[in-house]
Amino acid sequence: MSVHEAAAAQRPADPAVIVNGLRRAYGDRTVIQGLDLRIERGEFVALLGESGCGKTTLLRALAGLDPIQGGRIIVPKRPAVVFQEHRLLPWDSLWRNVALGLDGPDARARAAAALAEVGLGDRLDDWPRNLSGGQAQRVALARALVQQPQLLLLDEPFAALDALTRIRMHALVRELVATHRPGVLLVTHDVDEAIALADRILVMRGGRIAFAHRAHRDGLVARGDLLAELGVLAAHAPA
Ligand SMILES: Nc1ncnc2c1ncn2[C@@H]1O[C@H](COP(=O)(O)OP(=O)(O)OP(=O)(O)O)[C@@H](O)[C@H]1O
Repeated sequence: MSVHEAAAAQRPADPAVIVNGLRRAYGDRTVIQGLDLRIERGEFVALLGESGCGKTTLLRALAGLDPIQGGRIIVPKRPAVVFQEHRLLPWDSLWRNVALGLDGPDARARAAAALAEVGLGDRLDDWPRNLSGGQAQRVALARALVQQPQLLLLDEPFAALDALTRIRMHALVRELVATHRPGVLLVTHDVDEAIALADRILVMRGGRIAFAHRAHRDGLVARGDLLAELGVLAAHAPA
């Protein structure tokens, strides 16, 4: 048993999501078939796979945004989602965007605390149009975390950001996840992002999870395995 497996075995079971035998089809075209997945609270899972393999389809099903055609998805609480585009409402101030869906007299205070956590505590009454791409994604993260989700779904939230901003966002997300301890599923095309952030990296193929890798912090072994698994190494190998 590896060190990682031993740690996993000792961890009390506290699932953020359990998926059994999931099937998702668009009309007669089946995209996900017989998919099983379990993510614990506090666990950061990245999902890779070639374009069109069904990553976003899976994420949307987990979020409850789309119907499923078979199997079960068990979530203790409604998941929160951050998409590639921030999806802020342009006519609402930043705190109102974050407080969307919160009830009660403390909604502004809770939104303010969430914005402070992402480094925008001084911008409560500002507007989405005044934000950079990275700042807008920070607000989107605050809006997700203010719901205190047990499962946080991230659909390529950093893909449109420049490299430096992306690295800063990685650090922020790692910190937020360590504090709030939701289970996280990050859909990404970026192998290095997956290695930098995830405890466990999954590769999706043929409508299910084809390969799971527990991340090593040294990165090198995981990177080679992952690239081979994604077919990139074979494609680039000399003839
Ligand atoms: N609303 C839809 N109606 C019909 N087919 C769809 C719909 N959404 C996605 N698909 C199809 O389902 C398959 C999986 O799409 P999905 O967007 O989940 O892939 P992905 O792995 O997230 O791709 P990418 O990495 O390019 O974002 C694709 O073949 C796509 O064409």
